[in-house]
Amino acid sequence: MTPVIETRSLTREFHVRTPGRRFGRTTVTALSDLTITVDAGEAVGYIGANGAGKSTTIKMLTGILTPTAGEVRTCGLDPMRRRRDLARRIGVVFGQRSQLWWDLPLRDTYPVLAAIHGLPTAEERRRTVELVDALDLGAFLDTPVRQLSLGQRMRGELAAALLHSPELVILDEPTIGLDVLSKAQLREFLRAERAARGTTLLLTTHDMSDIEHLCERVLLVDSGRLAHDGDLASLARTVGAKRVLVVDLATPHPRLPVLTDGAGAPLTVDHVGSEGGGLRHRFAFDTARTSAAAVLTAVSAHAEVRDLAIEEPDIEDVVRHVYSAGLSGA
Ligand SMILES: Nc1ncnc2c1ncn2[C@@H]1O[C@H](COP(=O)(O)OP(=O)(O)OP(=O)(O)O)[C@@H](O)[C@H]1O
Repeated sequence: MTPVIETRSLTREFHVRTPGRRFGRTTVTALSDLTITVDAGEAVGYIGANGAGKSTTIKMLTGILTPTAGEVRTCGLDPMRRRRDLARRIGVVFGQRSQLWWDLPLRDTYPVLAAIHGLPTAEERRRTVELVDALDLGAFLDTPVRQLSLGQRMRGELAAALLHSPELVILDEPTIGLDVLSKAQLREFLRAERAARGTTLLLTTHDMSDIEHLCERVLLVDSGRLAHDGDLASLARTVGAKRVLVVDLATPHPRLPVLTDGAGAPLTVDHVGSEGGGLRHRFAFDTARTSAAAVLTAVSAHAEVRDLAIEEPDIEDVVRHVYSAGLSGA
């Protein structure tokens, strides 16, 4: 089957004026050598720090921007040459930019969009009913878009982008600024849509819980380069995020000696703190180098352990780590 997204060595440079120099030009490489394949039905999170190259990628996938080098195919089409055909097969939602007509109510918006996409009237009506129901738009269908709350408008945007039942939906920060309930509604809708139609999703977001709820695969772009392609758990491993073993002791031990393995060699583990005068201790460790069992055995050699828990790396921390430190620690 043809992949829904396929890029090969995709690169985009911009030539910008050098600040303070009248004729100087600097080349900014927004995206460098991106080679990815996304198959039909996948839900992929595309993440990276501000300026990493996410929007540039989306613009090339949708035919808004020409690549400087490399190749891109979206739904099997060259996005620049077949932009119109492509528009019938993809839906794009920008959290920070509305695609709706400000003065029109949603009820009048959808027929216009359906006409642009060449949807037959019966199909437009059927799909509108389905989307109004799934996104709970009924109460504000007749309100001009400019009077809608952000959450209402985003639901309206989503319906607009999905009216023609696209096979690929690209969402650029779709939950930005939304309250918890609206976020949950949006995610639930996208999950149901995907389950019902096998829609492919490409999602950029700074909200890792969007990724946790919606995507099984994460692409991380760092300074224009692909730095990770895998699931969230392996992203944590890539950046060396640590698990934490929390142990509660039977009696307080304000100070514990250096933890060692059975042969007396120090374990690669960080004692990251204690509470309750030494009743509870936390140890961070890299699963690639130490196991929770080894840490527990080492602690038990010095004190009676009454209870324990393992804290998995928080994905927000993982990404913050990536963003603040780059991937030099990977
Ligand atoms: N039209 C342009 N002209 C010059 N430089 C640009 C242009 N568009 C993007 N860039 C530069 O390319 C790099 C990547 O930008 P891009 O907008 O793709 O990043 P992003 O990951 O989408 O960031 P954000 O999360 O802030 O939207 C940045 O250094 C940006 O300044």
